[in-house]
Amino acid sequence: MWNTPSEGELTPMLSQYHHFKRLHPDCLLFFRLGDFYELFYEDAHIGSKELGLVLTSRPSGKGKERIPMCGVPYHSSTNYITKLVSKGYKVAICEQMEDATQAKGLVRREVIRVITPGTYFEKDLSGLACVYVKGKRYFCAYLNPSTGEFVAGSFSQEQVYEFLCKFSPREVLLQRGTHLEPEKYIRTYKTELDEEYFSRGLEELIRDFNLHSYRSLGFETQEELIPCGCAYLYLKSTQRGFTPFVSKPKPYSDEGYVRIDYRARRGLELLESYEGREDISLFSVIDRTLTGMGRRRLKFHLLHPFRSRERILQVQSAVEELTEKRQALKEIREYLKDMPDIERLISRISGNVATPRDFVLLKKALFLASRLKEGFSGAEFSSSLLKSLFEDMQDLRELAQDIDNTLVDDPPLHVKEGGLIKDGVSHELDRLRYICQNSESLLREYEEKLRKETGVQSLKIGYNRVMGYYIEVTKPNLKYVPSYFKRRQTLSNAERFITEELSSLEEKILSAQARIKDMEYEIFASLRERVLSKVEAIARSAQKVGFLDYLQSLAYVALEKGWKKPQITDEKVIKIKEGRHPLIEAFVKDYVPNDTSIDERENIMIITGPNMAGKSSYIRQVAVLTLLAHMGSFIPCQEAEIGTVSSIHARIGSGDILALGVSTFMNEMLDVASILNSADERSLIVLDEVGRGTSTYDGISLTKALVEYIAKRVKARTLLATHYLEITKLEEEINGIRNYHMAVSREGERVNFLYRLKRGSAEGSFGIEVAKMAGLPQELINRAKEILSEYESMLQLPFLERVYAESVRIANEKSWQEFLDYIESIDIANTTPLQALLVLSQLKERLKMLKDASP
Ligand SMILES: Nc1ncnc2c1ncn2[C@@H]1O[C@H](COP(=O)(O)OP(=O)(O)OP(=O)(O)O)[C@@H](O)[C@H]1O
Repeated sequence: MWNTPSEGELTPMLSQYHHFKRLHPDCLLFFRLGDFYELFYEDAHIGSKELGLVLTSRPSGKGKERIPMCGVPYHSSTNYITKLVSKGYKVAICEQMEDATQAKGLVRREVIRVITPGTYFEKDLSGLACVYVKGKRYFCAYLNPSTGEFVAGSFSQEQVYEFLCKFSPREVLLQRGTHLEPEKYIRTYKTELDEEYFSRGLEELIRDFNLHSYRSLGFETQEELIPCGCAYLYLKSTQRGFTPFVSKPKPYSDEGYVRIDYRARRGLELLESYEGREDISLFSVIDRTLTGMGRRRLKFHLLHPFRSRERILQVQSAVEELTEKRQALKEIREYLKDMPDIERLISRISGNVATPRDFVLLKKALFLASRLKEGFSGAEFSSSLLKSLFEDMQDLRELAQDIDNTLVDDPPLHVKEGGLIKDGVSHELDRLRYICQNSESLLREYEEKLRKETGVQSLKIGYNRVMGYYIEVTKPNLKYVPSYFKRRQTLSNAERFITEELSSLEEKILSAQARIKDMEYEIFASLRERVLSKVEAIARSAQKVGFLDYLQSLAYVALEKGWKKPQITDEKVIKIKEGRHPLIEAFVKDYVPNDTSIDERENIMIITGPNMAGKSSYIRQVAVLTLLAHMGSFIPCQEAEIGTVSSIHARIGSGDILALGVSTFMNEMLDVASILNSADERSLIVLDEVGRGTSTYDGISLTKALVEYIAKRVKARTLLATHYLEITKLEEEINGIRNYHMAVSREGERVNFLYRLKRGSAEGSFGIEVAKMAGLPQELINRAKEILSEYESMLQLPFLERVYAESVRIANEKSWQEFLDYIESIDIANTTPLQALLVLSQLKERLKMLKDASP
């Protein structure tokens, strides 16, 4: 940290710098100096390191030390700011508030905006969330300033992580001291705020949105509004006056959606790969959207697939119809291809950062949307969803026409540059423009008049910024100059004059130019107001366009890849013929398709097989295809019947990478515990090699107990990939469990992977053979084989039998104890004869079950 030098020692400019830096200690202060934003002291070191800028220095005062500084040009500052903010820094923009040439003394400066990762709405970095903790409840809001989305709810700690992972905000606001670590799961930055900030936020939210009661917004408690207020105030105070468009906060509900737990999001690589690459993700494989709105919608439904069969079928039939009506699909794509991102434009316009070109883009978008509506409203769609989408699109042609009538087609980038308003919009503006355009001929006329009057043919009228307009006469002709010419400047071979007539002409021309700029700005501002008054209707249209883009993207990808429509049922089944994993298939030559058969009677698949045999690819495939089917999408298979699920949980090995600070095994157990707590009978669970983080026998015992627990208590559809062949014994012990393995063939010492799923358990794990294929030294491989055969003969089998016998004994003991407790709890005095008979028959039934289970 740098020390603040005493005021007296600093130059006035640096003392002004310190003033602003004190107000924004957690920000990098971009201090405007002429055409540059300069960074000083420690900020300069950070700027130089992060942006590769050259570090220089300047004196801090008379005879004082030099201080480090570096700068970025004002005109290209956006890229630098984006880079810093993406890395989690906050940037305060300290602007010059007056023209340096006009300023008396030190130029007046002000911080006009603070840009933070969550509030940088021009770049869609995914917005900000705020968590307010009270007791055991977590009240959490998410606000996206790029799109205006604003939702909130009340959660448990587990759910709050899920909420945060779903929205992936780039910044999370917390009460000071709150222990929450979303950065372990998503790329985000935390900002801690005082309690007082939260209460102030709530007041501002209630006032600005004119909220009468939290109930009117559909919330159940006032606390749910507290994080909304805080997020809103944070956005507002960083933007200094111009808050981007934010809709009223709505209660977050995942009621209509399948719950995708945050481990599944990572483990199934929905939005990015384990390594954080967005281009290797399920999203990248299925994304055929053409607009920003559609892209966001697709991401949303990857994390929020539809829950109810009716809704899935509604979406699916719209997708199917688009795959059948290829001409309509082609035309819709033509419209969408050129569609600007309406949601982003609205947010720029409300945030007052929109340029005139943004308005021209909005015009284009509104015209396109109304043509889309016009073109397809009457079309013969049988899908009710498609019909209603086109019907509900707003016709905002009038507003588009208004923009078209007002702004030129190719306006300048900045409002202040002028030249953005069309002729004919205002008489006064046209008149002033006429004066300006004719100024040249008025001046030439006057010049000609003076030449005639003086007889000096070389007399000319010129202009410079210091003097304005002047008359220049060469020295030999000075004798012809009339007395009313006023001398202003003497040059080596000529003199310059002005006249009253020239001054008044100048006044007219210059004031017309200034007035034109003012008037253009006024007209532009009033257009902005007219657009803002329609902002909600525009946002509604944007939503419909986004959803249409979502549907066409699913249809397009289905046609492109030859995917098939899955049958959707409410039975607890997942039956897939020749299913393929859409992401792995894109990277693997000759992907081998596999079948899946899960139903109420056989709901647990245990998949064994050597390393690299394709176990985890297979279980992920089943989860991904189930998820896609719930989005209303077609899926890569020959045919499929997918029974609706309530949630998808996936525990896939590499999920640990981000979760630092907790041991791999502990982390795995925490994940399993939370899956068991939140899954239900309608869930789909996929588990990859659980228990591998501890000793083999602990791992086997835990995995076995886990499968038993799922089979008896949770009853969810489950796929478990494991190396522990011992687990496969469960098939004989518990109903509903079926063993499968990924087949391999052996040629001498070599193992060939067939990637084919077969019934029954694998023959062995071939770990050593795989290690050999990976290039481990032969000597090491030979030694490993020796050790393995020692273990196999001496230890493993007897031990395993002991493990089983012990686990069965414990389970039996527990059941007998429960049985005895039950008998003891019978209150004979208060039991009617009829009840006694019932109790007796229950006792007999239990006794029979216990006997059957005993070894
Ligand atoms: N169905 C398939 N068709 C073709 N190649 C496949 C198939 N499934 C998997 N593979 C290939 O095999 C590789 C290993 O697959 P996967 O990671 O699923 O194996 P695994 O059995 O889970 O291995 P480990 O036990 O070591 O984790 C994949 O990266 C992919 O290249």
